Amino acid sequence: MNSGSSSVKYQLLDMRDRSRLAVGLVERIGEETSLLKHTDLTTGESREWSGPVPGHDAALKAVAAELAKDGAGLDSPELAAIGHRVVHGGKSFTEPTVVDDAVLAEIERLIPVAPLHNPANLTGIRTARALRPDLPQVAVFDTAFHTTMPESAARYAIDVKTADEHRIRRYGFHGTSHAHVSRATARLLGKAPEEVNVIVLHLGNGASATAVRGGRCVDTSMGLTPLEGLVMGTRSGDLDPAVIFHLMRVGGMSADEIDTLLNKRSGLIGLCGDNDMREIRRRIDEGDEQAQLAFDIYIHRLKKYIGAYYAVLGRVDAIAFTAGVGENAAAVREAAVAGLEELGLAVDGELNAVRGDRPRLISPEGSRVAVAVVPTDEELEIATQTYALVKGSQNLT
Ligand SMILES: Nc1ncnc2c1ncn2[C@@H]1O[C@H](COP(=O)(O)OP(=O)(O)O)[C@@H](O)[C@H]1O
Ligand SMILES: CC(=O)OP(=O)(O)O
Ligand SMILES: [Mg+2]
Repeated sequence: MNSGSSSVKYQLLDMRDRSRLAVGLVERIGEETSLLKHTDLTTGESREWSGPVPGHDAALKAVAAELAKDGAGLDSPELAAIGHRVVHGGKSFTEPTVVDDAVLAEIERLIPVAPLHNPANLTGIRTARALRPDLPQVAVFDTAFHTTMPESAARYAIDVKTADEHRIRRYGFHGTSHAHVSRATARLLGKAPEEVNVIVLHLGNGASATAVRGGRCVDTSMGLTPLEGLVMGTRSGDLDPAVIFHLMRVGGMSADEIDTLLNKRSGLIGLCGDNDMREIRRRIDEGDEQAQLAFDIYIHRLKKYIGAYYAVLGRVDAIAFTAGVGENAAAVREAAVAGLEELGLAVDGELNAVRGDRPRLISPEGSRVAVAVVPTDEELEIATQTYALVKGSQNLT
């Protein structure tokens, strides 16, 4: 289960061969009309449904009902465990963890540093637990992959005592995706993860960049919360922290109002009124200047992080684009590396235009740095980590 701020993505997997039995998505949770898409991969049958899904509890129950129609409901005796994405694990969780009341309480304590995500993750776990109290529910944390960052990257340059007292540091997010994609990129190059340095650009609605050296994260763009770093669908990413004091003192805004402004009304939607890259590209094709400027700001920030992580890593073997924008928006990939030939970076127009759901290279043959499109699979990564944790206790093969 991958509960996002306004969506739930899910997969049912047979972990003996990691095959997918069912996949689906509930989108626009909490809006007037939500959309559910479910595919039973054993028969190829797909179903779509739209109507109100007021919260993540209702979403999870709708997912359970769809699975039941396939004869694979949550009551199935073959179900071994449910793995859940949890965005913020703070300092407490560095490994996948079987959920009990104390774990839930800790995830709840972390809500202030992941206000869009941890509440949804908690509701998902609680609902699944109520439906199947006998099953292990496993929390897999977005933050876990980033715990290998050195202190020089993880610490902010603020008073150490204050930082420690309030546990203020860079945690980083999208970790299951960065882990999956950095390994898949090494495989695409025919190398072991230990042998390669990769910059992973996870560009979805939320977006983050990671510098991965030999399979371990050494820096990432998101920080204490998923607000820092790249320009996102609705989040500002980096800005001068003094903007916040200015808006409080001069703009008369409250902390909560600024929180909402920066998390929900900034980024692409704040800049041009749209957060969907498809719509922004359509508007640019029609000559819309506001959409063009939003796109340019998005690309400028992305390029800065590519340069920064190039410097952090010293040697870069590959840059991997992933998630909704990274996997689909050829224009973003082309613009992000344009002009970086001196760094060994280039994109081949024809290869970049190819669509597909397999990892693929888009750099010209013989490039010093491979540029790749590597589809992410957070659900498979969550299932793999969940399976590794529970199989010993359940005598599974
Ligand atoms: N064909 C496409 N072309 C360009 N952008 C796309 C395309 N499909 C999806 N996207 C972008 O991907 C975003 C969703 O990415 P996704 O990784 O699913 O995000 P999240 O997990 O944060 O909801 C959309 O908001 C849209 O901007
Ligand atoms: C952590 C985060 O930003 O997640 P998402 O991209 O799903 O919003
Ligand atoms: Mg996502």
